Amino acid sequence: MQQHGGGDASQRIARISAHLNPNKSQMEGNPNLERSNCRAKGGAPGFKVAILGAAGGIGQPLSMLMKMNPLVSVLHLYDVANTLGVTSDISHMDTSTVVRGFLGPQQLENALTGMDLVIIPAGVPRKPGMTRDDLFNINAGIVKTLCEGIAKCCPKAIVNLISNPVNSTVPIAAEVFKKAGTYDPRRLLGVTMLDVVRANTFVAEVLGLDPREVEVPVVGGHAGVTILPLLSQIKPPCSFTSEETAYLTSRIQNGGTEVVEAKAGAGSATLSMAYAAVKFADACLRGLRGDADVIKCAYVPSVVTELPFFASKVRLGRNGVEEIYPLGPVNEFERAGLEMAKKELAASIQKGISFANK
Ligand SMILES: NC(=O)c1ccc[n+]([C@@H]2O[C@H](COP(=O)([O-])OP(=O)(O)OC[C@H]3O[C@@H](n4cnc5c(N)ncnc54)[C@H](O)[C@@H]3O)[C@@H](O)[C@H]2O)c1
Ligand SMILES: O=C(O)C[C@H](O)C(=O)O
Repeated sequence: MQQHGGGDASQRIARISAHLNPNKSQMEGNPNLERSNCRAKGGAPGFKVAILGAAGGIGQPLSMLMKMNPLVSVLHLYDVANTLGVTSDISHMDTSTVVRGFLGPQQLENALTGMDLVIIPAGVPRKPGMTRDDLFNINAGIVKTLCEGIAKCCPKAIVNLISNPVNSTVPIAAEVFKKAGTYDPRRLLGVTMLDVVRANTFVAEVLGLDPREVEVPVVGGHAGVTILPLLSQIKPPCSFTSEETAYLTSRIQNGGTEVVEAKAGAGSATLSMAYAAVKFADACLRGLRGDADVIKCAYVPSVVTELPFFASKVRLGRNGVEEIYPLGPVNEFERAGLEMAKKELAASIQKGISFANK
C-alpha cells in the first residue's frame, strides 16, 4: 500500500523518530537537517526568514507569529541561549512553515545562509530609569557581530533591525555592510512600527474610532523626541485641539517608557513589539513578492532631511525600500518637533557610525 511521505519502513521510522526527538531533529547539527539552504517539506512556496534573538521576550512571540505566516516557508531561530526549547515548542505548531534552531556563534552562519529576510531583536532591554541610549554599550557590539554574519552569509537579505537604540544600531549596520562591500540602503530598515501601532491605538481612543481604521504617520527616529507623530496627516483626516495634540504626542513618544515602568524591571515591550514586528515583516515579504502599494513607516537611509537616516513612510517592493516619501506638509507644532528630533538624531547617528569605524 502506498504510504504518505513515501520511502521504505526504516526511512519512515527514522523520520518519525527524528520528530519525536526534537532536541536532535530541530537543531542544527543533525545531518538530516544540516543544510542551511534547506527547503520546506513538500516544497511549499515562500520566503526564508531568520530571527536573531529568537529566544528572548520579543523573539519568542515573534517566532510564533512568523510560524503562522503563510508567506514564510522556512524559519530559522537563532539565539545565544535557549533556542533548543523554543524551537522544539514552536515546531509542533501545525502550520506549513519549517522551523530550525541554531544556538551560539558557531551556528550563526548556518542560521543565516540563504535567508530572504533577517529580523533582529537580539540585545538587552531597558529597565526603569534608563534611556534607549543606555543600551548602546552592550547592543552596539551584538548588532555589529550579527550584521557581519549577514554580510557574509546572506548579503542580499532584507534586514529588519529592532535592537535598541535603533537610531544608532541602524547606522552601525550600514557601516558594517559598507565595509564588507555589500551595502544596499534599500535593504536596511530600522523597525519603528511599534510607534505607528501605538499612535493608531492612542489616537483611536481619543477619537472613539476603531484603531484599524486609523493611520498615523510617525517619522524621525525611535527614541523620545525623535519619535514624531504627524497628527496633521492622519487618515481619516481629523483635527485635534492643542491639548489633544500635546497629550497624544507625549503619550506616543513615551509609550516605550510607559511599558518599561509598568514592567518594573522585567524588561520592555515584547508582545506589542512582536505584533508590530510581524506586521512590518509581513509587509516586507509582501513587497518582496511583488505586491503593489505596500507602504509602512521605517527608519531608513534617507535624503528626506539633511540627516543620513530618518524614519519616513516608505514603499516596499522586490528590492526592499523602493520609494521614500517626503515629509509632506507639517504644521508649526510638528515643525518645532522636527527640529528637536533632528538634533538628537544627528548625535545618535554619529555615535553609531563612530562605533562601527573605531
Ligand atoms: N524597535 C522597537 O520598537 C523595540 C521595541 C521593543 C524592544 N526593542 C529592543 O529589542 C531588544 C530585545 O528586547 P527583548 O525584550 O526581546 O529582550 P530579551 O532580553 O528578552 O531578549 C533578547 C534576546 O537576545 C538574545 N541575545 C543576546 N545577545 C545575543 C547575540 N549576540 N546573538 C543573538 N541573540 C542574542 C538573548 O539571549 C535574548 O534571548 C532590546 O534591545 C529592546 O530595547 C525594540
Ligand atoms: O522602550 C523601550 O526601551 C523598548 C522599545 O523601544 C519601545 O518603544 O517599547
